[in-house]
Amino acid sequence: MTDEKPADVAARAVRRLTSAILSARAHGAVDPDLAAEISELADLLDAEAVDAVDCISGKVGTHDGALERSPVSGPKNPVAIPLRFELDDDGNASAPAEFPAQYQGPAGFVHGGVSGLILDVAMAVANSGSNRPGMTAEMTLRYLRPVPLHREVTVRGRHLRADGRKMWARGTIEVDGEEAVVCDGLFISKELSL
Ligand SMILES: CCCCCCCC(=O)SCCNC(=O)CCNC(=O)[C@H](O)C(C)(C)COP(=O)(O)OP(=O)(O)OC[C@H]1O[C@@H](n2cnc3c(N)ncnc32)[C@H](O)[C@@H]1OP(=O)(O)O
Repeated sequence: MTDEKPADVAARAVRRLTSAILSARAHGAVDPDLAAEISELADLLDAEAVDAVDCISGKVGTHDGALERSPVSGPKNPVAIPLRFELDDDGNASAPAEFPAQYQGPAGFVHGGVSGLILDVAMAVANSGSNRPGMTAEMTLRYLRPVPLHREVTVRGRHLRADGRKMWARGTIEVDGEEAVVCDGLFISKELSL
């Protein structure tokens, strides 16, 4: 018996399904009966869905619940890996990560845009851990080595400094202890409305 919510169990299953579809494609084809069953399940859930705008959780423009629903760290979000960030005493964020096939760019390696997404969140987590949440205004990415799929790597985020509403942070993805992707980010604190 687990305390996991049905929606979280479903999100985890959808992640596995995504990987399995890619794997089936790579090694032959998806069984037509299975494909029909998957479509029927999607129809069933879709029939229960509310308006997209009702899916927004938390106060619009704030960071309420951001980690839970994030496309990187959110257990509630089927497209998330999901990464589990830990914060050290200085507010630095880190998480082990192993990327499945759905994040592939060049064959066998993580897509560069995905690395950017991951590092945006790693830096945001570190900013929040330093009580300085903000919106991403600018990111500069340096790709030093490709990040392999299916292998454990380390994602880090570090809040560097703040000046008024501006915050600077750095995010890295490390492969075998060496920096593979380095991102410098500028964040601005601001509440927004739709
Ligand atoms: C915990 C998990 C959290 C998950 C969140 C992950 C992070 C995200 O995904 S955020 C989403 C992506 N980002 C966005 O959508 C942001 C869109 N942009 C905006 O909303 C606005 O442009 C925003 C908020 C960045 C700045 O707007 P605004 O408050 O009007 O800024 P403004 O008053 O003009 O400028 C403030 C200062 O920042 C500087 N600045 C603003 N934008 C930039 C920029 N892109 N680059 C460099 N400097 C900038 C200005 O020059 C100004 O500097 P100074 O005070 O020295 O003159």
